Amino acid sequence: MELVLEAKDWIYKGEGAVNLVLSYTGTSPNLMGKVLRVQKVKRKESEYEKALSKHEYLVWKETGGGDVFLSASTKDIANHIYVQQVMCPLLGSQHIDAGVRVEVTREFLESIHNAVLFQRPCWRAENARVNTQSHSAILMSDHSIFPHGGVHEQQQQLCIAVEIKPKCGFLPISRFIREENAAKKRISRFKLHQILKFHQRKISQISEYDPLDMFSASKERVLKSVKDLFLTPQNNFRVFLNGSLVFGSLGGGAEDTDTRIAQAFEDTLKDVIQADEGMRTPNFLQLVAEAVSESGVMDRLLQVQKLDVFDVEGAIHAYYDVVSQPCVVCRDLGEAKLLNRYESLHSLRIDESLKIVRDFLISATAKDLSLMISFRASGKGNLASPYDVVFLESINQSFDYKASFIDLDMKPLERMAYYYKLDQEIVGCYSRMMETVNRPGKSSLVQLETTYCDQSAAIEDTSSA
Ligand SMILES: O=P(O)(O)O[C@@H]1[C@@H](OP(=O)(O)O)[C@H](OP(=O)(O)O)[C@H](O)[C@H](OP(=O)(O)O)[C@H]1OP(=O)(O)O
Ligand SMILES: Nc1ncnc2c1ncn2[C@@H]1O[C@H](COP(=O)(O)OP(=O)(O)OP(=O)(O)O)[C@@H](O)[C@H]1O
Ligand SMILES: [Zn+2]
Repeated sequence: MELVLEAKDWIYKGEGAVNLVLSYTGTSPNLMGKVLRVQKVKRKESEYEKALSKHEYLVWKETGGGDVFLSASTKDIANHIYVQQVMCPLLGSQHIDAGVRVEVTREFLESIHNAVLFQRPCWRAENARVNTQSHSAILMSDHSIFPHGGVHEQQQQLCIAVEIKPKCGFLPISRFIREENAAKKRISRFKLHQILKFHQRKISQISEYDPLDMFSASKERVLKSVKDLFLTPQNNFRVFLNGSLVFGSLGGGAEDTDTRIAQAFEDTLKDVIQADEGMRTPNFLQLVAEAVSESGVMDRLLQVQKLDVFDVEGAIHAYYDVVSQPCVVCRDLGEAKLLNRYESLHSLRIDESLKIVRDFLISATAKDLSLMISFRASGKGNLASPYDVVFLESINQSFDYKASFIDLDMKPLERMAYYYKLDQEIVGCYSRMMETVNRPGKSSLVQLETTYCDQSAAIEDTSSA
């Protein structure tokens, strides 16, 4: 069936670093309840990579059964195959809609580019624009509305959905992590990265959110993590009511939650959560935590993230062997005892190196994806519901819910070098900060490692050190 897409029917829904997402507002039954994910291109990139590189093909050809990537003439096609054949089996097809690739014209993309420009966060628009050279986009279910919730159904029944970008939920234990980087084994990557982002003024406050709580399987800690996300949503937490954003930021990082934002959200929940004023938000956050815990999705996601067994400090050596280049990391390390340690990686067979890199990249997808959970009030004792149900005892309300993963894109192989550099920058920033706070005369700040209190003073010190 040929789909004719008209730009006037699509409105801005959000965006990440590489894709811009639109929701459908027209009346075609085939498109209602769908979003369109169109690719962006970085303004600085002179040419857009059209197909998998020779080395990328080597990495992925062993996956998916048969040589499915051989037929992928473009990166879009390879990416779609990756979602279907690699990520779906790992994360569970019930939680993934890989969507369908639909053809788009240059005129359509140009109209979209112009129509949404002023709704996009400025920094996103400066970094990248809609890729008008692209020939296809992905049409998929809108996970911010309840499945099969057509316009009429939505009008009758409210749907509330959360989007959580949980990030990496485990501490690495790889023996390839150098001693001076041991903080990585004690503090989550998200927490460490917060310090660098704060130092670089990308965020105004360090979040209390810790993915280790979200992935902990302890109901109390999961609830704590959801509350922390609510207070500092950044680009990790959003809420949609009937598909429209009601909390968090469209397309980027949100400001910290102040009393005004919190009150507006409390008001928004009036028709969804049957609780007294002031108690709706706590009950809603409880609902989210219960669904996260009961669905088991985080556990499944964690297993995929844990495919990264070597950490980037190990995988980077396998990468240089895969791309047949001299290892830049070994060249720069210079110390004999370290070189011996990494020699074991450089002595692996090529299929073993390919597997290390492949697993690392799959894990990178799993560390960056988002989870959307949509809820609708379920009828009392509705045993026939095909959806999972969560019952909130405190307000005596039941909700059907559905959990879906979004943003399952393949990470480019050549990004491995950047991953290593960023990792060293993150842990380096933390180490410099700790040196500063542990310096004699700064003893009042020593507790910062565990509490992050007085963080701003300490980081200011680091930057001027
Ligand atoms: O490296 P990270 O952990 O900062 O993750 C990047 C994300 O940053 P953040 O979650 O804000 O820290 C980053 O998110 P933002 O652009 O900051 O919203 C992207 O998701 C990026 O992936 P890609 O360029 O879309 O393939 C992400 O890059 P990958 O590491 O997933 O390649
Ligand atoms: N299927 C969907 N249903 C509803 N909303 C969606 C869907 N897919 C994406 N979105 C919205 O669009 C936003 C951007 O989409 P997405 O995360 O796929 O972009 P990206 O550029 O790949 O992100 P990233 O920077 O994390 O790589 C999401 O944060 C979400 O709010
Ligand atoms: Zn090496």
